[in-house]
Amino acid sequence: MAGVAVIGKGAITVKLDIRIGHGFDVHAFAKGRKLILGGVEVPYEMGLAGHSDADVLIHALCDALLGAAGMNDIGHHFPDSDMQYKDADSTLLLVHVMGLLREKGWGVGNVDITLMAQAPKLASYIGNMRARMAGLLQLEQDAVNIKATTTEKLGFVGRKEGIACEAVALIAKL
Ligand SMILES: Nc1ccn([C@@H]2O[C@H](COP(=O)(O)O)[C@@H](O)[C@H]2O)c(=O)n1
Ligand SMILES: C[C@@]1(CO)OP(=O)(O)OP(=O)(O)OC[C@H]1O
Repeated sequence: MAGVAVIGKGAITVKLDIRIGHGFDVHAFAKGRKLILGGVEVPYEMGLAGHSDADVLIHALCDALLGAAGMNDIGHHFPDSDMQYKDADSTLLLVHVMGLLREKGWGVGNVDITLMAQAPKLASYIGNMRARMAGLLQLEQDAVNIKATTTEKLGFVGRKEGIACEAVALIAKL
């Protein structure tokens, strides 16, 4: 992608080989479902509703990666009308997204992810999520940051109706 750098009074065109992307996803809690976050099963009285396994962390991450590469979003690549993705393991969707980026010559620099959940307490599972995501992204664990926050009992997250997740990703041409 071409960009413009201003040096002194003139402007020169430079080639920008890094991009950022942002992803956001929400899934509602549902009884009788497993709670899967970042490819890790978290014990809780409810899971998340969705066409796939509803791994809200991976969905936000996929959207950040696709967004950085200018490649639409997760629903474009894996439509929720396609039975192929019914109860799909979202780690497989992430592997597919990584392949799409690689085909275009992109590698991932780092990702930073924030889970918004009033419950359950996630701190003790975040290390496993980081390890799982780092493995799939082929990154060191310090390049895969995952945080959790409540929303101080405010809004749908605060009422424990579901979990939201935001992710940002930096990608660079290999
Ligand atoms: N579902 C969650 C939410 C938060 N945490 C941890 O608690 C800390 C404080 O949360 P606040 O919402 O009060 O900022 C937060 O930094 C997380 O470490 C958690 O484990 N699980
Ligand atoms: C992941 C997909 C797969 O069909 O389904 P959902 O689990 O419903 O998740 P969503 O975040 O709504 O993204 C849409 C779909 O790509």
